[in-house]
Amino acid sequence: MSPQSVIDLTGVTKSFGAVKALAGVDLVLRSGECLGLVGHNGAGKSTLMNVLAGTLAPDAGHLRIDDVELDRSYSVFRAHALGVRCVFQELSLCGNLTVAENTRLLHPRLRGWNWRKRAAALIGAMLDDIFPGHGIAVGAAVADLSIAQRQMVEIARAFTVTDESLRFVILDEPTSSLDAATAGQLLAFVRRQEARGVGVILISHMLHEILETADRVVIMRDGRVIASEAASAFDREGLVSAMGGLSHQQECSTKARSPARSSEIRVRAQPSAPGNRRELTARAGEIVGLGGLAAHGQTDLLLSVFRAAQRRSPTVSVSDSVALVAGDRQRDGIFPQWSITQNIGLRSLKAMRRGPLIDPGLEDRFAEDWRARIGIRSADLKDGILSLSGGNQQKALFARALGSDARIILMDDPMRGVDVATKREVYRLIRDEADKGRTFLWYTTEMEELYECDRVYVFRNGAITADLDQDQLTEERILHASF
Ligand SMILES: Nc1ncnc2c1ncn2[C@@H]1O[C@H](COP(=O)(O)OP(=O)(O)OP(=O)(O)O)[C@@H](O)[C@H]1O
Repeated sequence: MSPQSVIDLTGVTKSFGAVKALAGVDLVLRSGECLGLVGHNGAGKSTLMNVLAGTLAPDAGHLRIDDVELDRSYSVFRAHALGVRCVFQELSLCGNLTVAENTRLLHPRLRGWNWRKRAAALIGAMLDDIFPGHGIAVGAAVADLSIAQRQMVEIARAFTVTDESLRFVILDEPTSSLDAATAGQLLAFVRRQEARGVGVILISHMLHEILETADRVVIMRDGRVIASEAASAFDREGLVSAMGGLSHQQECSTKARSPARSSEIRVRAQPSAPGNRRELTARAGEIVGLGGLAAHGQTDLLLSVFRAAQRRSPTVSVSDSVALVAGDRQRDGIFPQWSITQNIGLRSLKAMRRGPLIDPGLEDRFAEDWRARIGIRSADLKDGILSLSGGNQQKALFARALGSDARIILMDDPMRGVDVATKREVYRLIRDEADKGRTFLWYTTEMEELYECDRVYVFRNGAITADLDQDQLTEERILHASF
């Protein structure tokens, strides 16, 4: 690979109706460099990456790769031929195809006799390289994989090579569904790729990942690049304040307080894994964390609680109404054909009824109120939910659950793609609601979020391996119980 390989974007603009997603962006990426791209939800990061990956045509501006000006015929195919790959935030695999077949979609060269076997070998080797011990069967249908496994396949597929070169890779929130250990494997791999001369754009709301991995950090705000500096010029606080996020006081004030424990038990649940000897309980006013490595039974437990609220279960008892913030936003959370307003109000239709019909005025006010409370960035709440950026869609799902009358809120790794400032607001909201008596069951892959909880159950292979009170909570204990 030529050491001078370079992507150069200048004056790129893109509007969606009245929304100016990109307002004249300049960006340079060199081979062998890892560029960290950060900014609030809706800043324009994904839109910019879609332009670079060939999935969106800009309204104006220039894209050059190695001094070759790319015109309006630039497309996904052209990007691929030039060695540009993208791992999209909203995963792009076909659920009805196997992991190997999905790999074939990216590589037309894998054809003829035995192509499935060759595709399986290609993706299998890449999964082994990036995520040793991944446990993913390459012959499995993608729809049967957990969201973390799908994210791993999507990432590994982007790095597979047949005849064309691999020069630049865009990773749009690649670790949002991965636990810390798996995210660490990926970031180590990214550094190895850099050393081989691949240029990487890493978008993440996990600022420590950016600071540990990127050489240079570019900050976007409201469709513009507002800073571009060596990563060494920032620490976490510097980065947060440059992003125009939250104040130091905001950062510090949301830590969990030990509540006076209520005697009212709302949830009792026994994981069904063989050998499990512990029971999970959650009381009124409690925030109960579910920790451990991804996909070790936490989501199954949340779903069993959700089902038990409707139907009696031998292993789970639930004494009040529940609402669920789904972890897999695309598959289980949003209604893609509906407006933002309809998506927010869905769990509260009873409260918005006038006679047999939904009162549109009440529905609008409900959505407006939550837009203001949780800062959903949208030109018009009547627009389709897919017009929101990923993080803002996630906020709409929060609004749906928190705005409902449910006394028990189940959250399945719910902060995927939510920016730092909004996360803090949501932590505060959760704590306030718990103080008013709501119960939260919160599965998270983020250590810092477990510290927001009053109590944490750690899961391994579907069983509970530790039950830690807030004052016993340390990273070491959680890791020890996770492995
Ligand atoms: N297809 C679309 N139709 C209408 N508006 C859109 C569309 N895609 C993006 N937008 C708007 O463009 C702006 C930038 O969105 P983008 O997804 O690029 O933000 P982002 O920085 O990637 O945010 P996040 O961190 O939440 O992923 C947002 O206001 C969003 O609502």
